[in-house]
Amino acid sequence: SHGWGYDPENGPDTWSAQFPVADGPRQSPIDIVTADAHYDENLQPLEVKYDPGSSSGIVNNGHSVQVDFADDTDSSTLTGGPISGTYRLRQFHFHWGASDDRGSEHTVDGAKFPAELHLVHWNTKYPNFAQSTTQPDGLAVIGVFLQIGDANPQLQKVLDALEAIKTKDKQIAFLDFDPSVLLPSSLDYWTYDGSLTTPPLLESVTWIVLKEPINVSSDQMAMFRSLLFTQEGDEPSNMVDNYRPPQALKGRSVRASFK
Ligand SMILES: NS(=O)(=O)c1ccc(C(=O)NCc2ccc(F)cc2F)cc1
Repeated sequence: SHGWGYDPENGPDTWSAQFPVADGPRQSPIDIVTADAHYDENLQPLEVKYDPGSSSGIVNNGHSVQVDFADDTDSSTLTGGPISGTYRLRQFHFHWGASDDRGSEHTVDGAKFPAELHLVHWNTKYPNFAQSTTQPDGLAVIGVFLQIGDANPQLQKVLDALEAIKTKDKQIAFLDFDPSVLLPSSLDYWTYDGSLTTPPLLESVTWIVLKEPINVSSDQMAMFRSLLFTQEGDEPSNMVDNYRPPQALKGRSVRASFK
C-alpha cells in the first residue's frame, strides 16, 4: 500500500511530504469566486480542433479512467483562448465523488459538482509531453463540470468501456472517439495559472474552466463508481472521491472570457 492516492493514509493532505510543490504558489484546483473573476476583453475564443482518428485507448490508471490520444502530429489541437501557440491533445480523464454531492476538483462560489472532465494538452514549442510538464507554459487543461440531469448519450461510449477496465492497469483500444462531443454548447471560460491536480503537482498548467456544465445522469455516475483503484486479485477499493480539494489562491487572478 505505497504510492499516492486518495485514502486518508496517502491522500491529498499527505502529498506534500513527497511532493513539496504541493504547498507552492500556483496549485490547483481552486474555488472560482465568480465576483472576483475579471472579464478580460483581450482573451480570444477557444479553438478546439479534435480528430477522432487520434483516439487510441482507454485505461484504468489506478487514479482515474483516461482516454489517450496519439500526439505525434497536430491532429488534435487547442489554440486561441488564453494561450499562444499550438497545444496538442494528449488525454482526457475524470474526477468524481462517492455520491452526487461532491467529486469536482474546481468549485464555483464554493459549489461542488458530481464530477469534472479534464482535457489535457501540451505546448508544441516543447519536444514532448513530459518536457512540457516541467515548463510554466507547458500544459493547457480544459475543465468541464458534470451536473446531474438527463443521461448524456455522448458519455455513454466511454461508460460502456468501463466494465472491460474495472481494475488498475487494465486498458483496451478506444478508437474513433471525438472528445468535442463532450463539450458544452458555450465555450465561455475562466482561466488562471495553476498546476497538475495530482502528483507530481507540477506548476505548468494554464487552466481553462468552462462555465457551462454538461449533463450526466445519476445512473451514469454510478458507472464511474464501479471502477476500482485496485488491481485484479487485490482487496477491492472502489474508485470514488478521486479529487483534490481547492487550494489557496496565493494572490493569483482568475480571468473571465465573458461578461
Ligand atoms: N488532473 S490534471 O488534469 O491536473 C493532470 C493531468 C495530467 C497528469 C499527468 O500526466 N501525470 C503523469 C505524468 C506523466 C509524465 C510526466 F512527465 C509528468 C506527469 F505528471 C496529471 C494530472
